Amino acid sequence: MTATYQSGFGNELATEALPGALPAHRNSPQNAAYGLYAEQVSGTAFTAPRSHNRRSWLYRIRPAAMHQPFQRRDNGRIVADFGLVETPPNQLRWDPLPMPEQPNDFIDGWVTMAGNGSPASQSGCAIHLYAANRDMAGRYFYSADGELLIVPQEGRLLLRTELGVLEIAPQEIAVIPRGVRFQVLLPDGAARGYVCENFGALLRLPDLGPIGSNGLANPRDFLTPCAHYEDMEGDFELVAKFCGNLWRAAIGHSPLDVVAWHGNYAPYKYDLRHFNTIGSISHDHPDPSIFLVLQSPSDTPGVDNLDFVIFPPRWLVAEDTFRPPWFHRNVASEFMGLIHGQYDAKSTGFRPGGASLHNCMSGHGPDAPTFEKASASDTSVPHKVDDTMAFMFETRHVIHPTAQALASPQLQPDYAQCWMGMRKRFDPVRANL
Ligand SMILES: O=C(O)Cc1cc(O)ccc1O
Ligand SMILES: [Fe+2]
Repeated sequence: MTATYQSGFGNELATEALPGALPAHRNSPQNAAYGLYAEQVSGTAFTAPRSHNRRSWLYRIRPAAMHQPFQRRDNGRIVADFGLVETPPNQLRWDPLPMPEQPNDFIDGWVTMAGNGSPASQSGCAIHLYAANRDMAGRYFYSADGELLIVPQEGRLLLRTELGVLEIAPQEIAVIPRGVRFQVLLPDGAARGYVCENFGALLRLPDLGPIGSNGLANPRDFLTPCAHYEDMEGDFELVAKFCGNLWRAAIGHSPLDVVAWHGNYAPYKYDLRHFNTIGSISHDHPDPSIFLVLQSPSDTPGVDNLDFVIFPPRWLVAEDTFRPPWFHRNVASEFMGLIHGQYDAKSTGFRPGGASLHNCMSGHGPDAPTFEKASASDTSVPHKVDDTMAFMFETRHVIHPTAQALASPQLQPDYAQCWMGMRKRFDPVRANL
């Protein structure tokens, strides 16, 4: 199955898998073409400002309402409530999740690591890891709780959604809107990565301010699938994540039966390697907001519910500058992951597929060897940070690790020791100017 795409971010798109399936100049004709059902799915309030208003019209074989009642099923390792255990101010780091020993599909494979807020408050996010080794078979899923920002670290994902098919590989991301039903196949047999479930305002491209009209993630590099449908009957299962819990319903057909759609509420993918990285060409390491890919704004201007930030390959040229990330404490909280290579603030221990958490005001920064190296390096010559891709989910709210994340065998007990070897450099008689 080859995925075909249309480009642009948040565009009004129109796509049909059969000619004439989209009604012209109207949304709900008395009878839609080919005997299809017309159905609207809205992702923002009806009265949201036009610039932020998101909805799509779907023309489908059967309406989304057509399934048996939902019944509760176990949540596996998905956690709904955050802050049930005390949140330590410690710097935390985890090794990668091992691949499952039992057959696990994409949904079985979620492990909630941390989060804040709730779907009910329409604010906050849940951060899950996934490790899967089996296709979702006869099973479809959606989250009513938030849009899903999927960040693969190992193995491709074939995301078969109501609105079309997306394929993503490590160093690409996808966003599946709240409510959109999908199924995940694993072309490489196994897959591992990160999912951030955003309970707040939909992710959008940030304003660019003085950067100008181009830069960072450019809109045309975002890809949304063309319509693709399957007309299939059988004993299938629809799994919903609703108010933090998993529910299952029997469904007698594939819900991936949308023959045509138009609108601006749709899944999309983005290749992080297309990011136009901007940095200092004089002195000083900039704030990481310069690496912002997508943001979920809150009601307070400039204070985001969720930022998705990446640390891609880049040239470091700043002179007389400590070039790696500096030591810092932030009001925002930071959950980081590593997709590929090595992160420039950590010499060891932060592994691809691993994760770290630095909460509000917890001190962190380069580890001791990185500090020593960067303090002695020749900054009159450029240096390329290459072959790397780290990212950060940064939020205004404290990120509460779940009980299972704190008890996880992957938690590194000695992480904070990476700063304990910092030697005392202070010498009151040598200014070193
Ligand atoms: O490594 C981190 O902690 C992320 C980070 C990177 C950076 O360049 C500046 C600040 C920051 O929080
Ligand atoms: Fe940080």
